[in-house]
Amino acid sequence: MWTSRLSRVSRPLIRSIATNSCRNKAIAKLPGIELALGGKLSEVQVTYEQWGDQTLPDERTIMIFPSFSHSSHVASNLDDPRPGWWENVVGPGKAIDTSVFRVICASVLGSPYGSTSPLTINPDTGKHYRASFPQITPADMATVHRNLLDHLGINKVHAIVGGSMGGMQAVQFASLFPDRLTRLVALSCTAQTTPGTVAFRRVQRLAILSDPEYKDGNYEFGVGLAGMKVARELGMTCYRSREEFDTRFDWQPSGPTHFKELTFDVESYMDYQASKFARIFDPNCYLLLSKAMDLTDLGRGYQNLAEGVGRIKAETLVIGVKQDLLVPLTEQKTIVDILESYDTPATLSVIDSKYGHDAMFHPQMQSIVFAPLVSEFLERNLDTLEHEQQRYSSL
Ligand SMILES: N[C@@H](CCO)C(=O)O
Repeated sequence: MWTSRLSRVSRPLIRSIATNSCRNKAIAKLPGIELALGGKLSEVQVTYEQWGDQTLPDERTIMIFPSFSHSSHVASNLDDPRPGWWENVVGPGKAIDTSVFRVICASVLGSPYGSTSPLTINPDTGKHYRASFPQITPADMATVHRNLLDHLGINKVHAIVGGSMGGMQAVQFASLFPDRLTRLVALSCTAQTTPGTVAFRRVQRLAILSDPEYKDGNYEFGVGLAGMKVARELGMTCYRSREEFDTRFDWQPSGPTHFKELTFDVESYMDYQASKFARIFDPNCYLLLSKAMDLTDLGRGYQNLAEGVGRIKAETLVIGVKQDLLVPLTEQKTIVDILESYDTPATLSVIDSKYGHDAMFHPQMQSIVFAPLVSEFLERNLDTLEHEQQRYSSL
């Protein structure tokens, strides 16, 4: 089994620190924000989770930003022992080592997991925001993450890490608040969404908007809309690759010989996964976040994209997947090219994986491919770490 470099160094000495845990889950009431596209949210709250020793200093803190459909639950913890969405990357002795680092992950603004979103009561009207929620962008999400750091009294973290929509927030955070982080890890993301990606997401949104049960956003909460299921199925076709579908499923269909009932394996799989998703993910949140990703643009407010990306000062690792249909590798390369033109240390790691855009979430890919890359980058040149481990172990 793979172990990080640090796991071979004094690991037992610091194990005791990780058990010195306060509560893992909490809610923070944060200041309201002015939104990048205009308008404001007068009140903002976030739900967040923490792992590791909460008394570790800023330079030993890592913040992880969730992707589109993920909550703050990046890994299991005492408050919530269910496996998280990056369970094989985050934890004691893992790539993002919670025996060494304090790790924080907050549910994203606009997502249906307890942070301010269309599911929240609008303080101005006393009613749920629903479809009236103002359009946000990854810049607004990044501002809320910064406000959470302020709330926690953390100035400059060791690293910000995010994949897919988490990566869009991460690069945006690093551009808006360059002095608040030392390292940046951005996976399968973009600094400026391109029309080809908007096209994929448009048809997903249309599936929801054209469902009569959507009712302009006034649907009954908790009832899975058929349109949501179609949206997720459409999403799945670009989160994976042809190669995965073709190697994973039998071709032979089964069932009565009628177009409504004759079913291929791949159809049963998509039906099951998307039905599950449609029951738990709120449609207005889906529409809001989907459009927010399309609005990713680090050039907004600057002369051009390069100027916005060039504001990033953190040493950067960008990881992209060759087979990514949704956010092509060229967009990760653009980030690195711009950073290099500004003499900011940046590396592009290219992964070859039939799991495409979602490769970073695949359990085996997490352990075998992403964990070593992320760990090596986060721990590189931390010369004083062993010394500091001794210091913290004696607390
Ligand atoms: N499949 C991932 C990435 C989507 O952009 C998610 O649902 O969060």
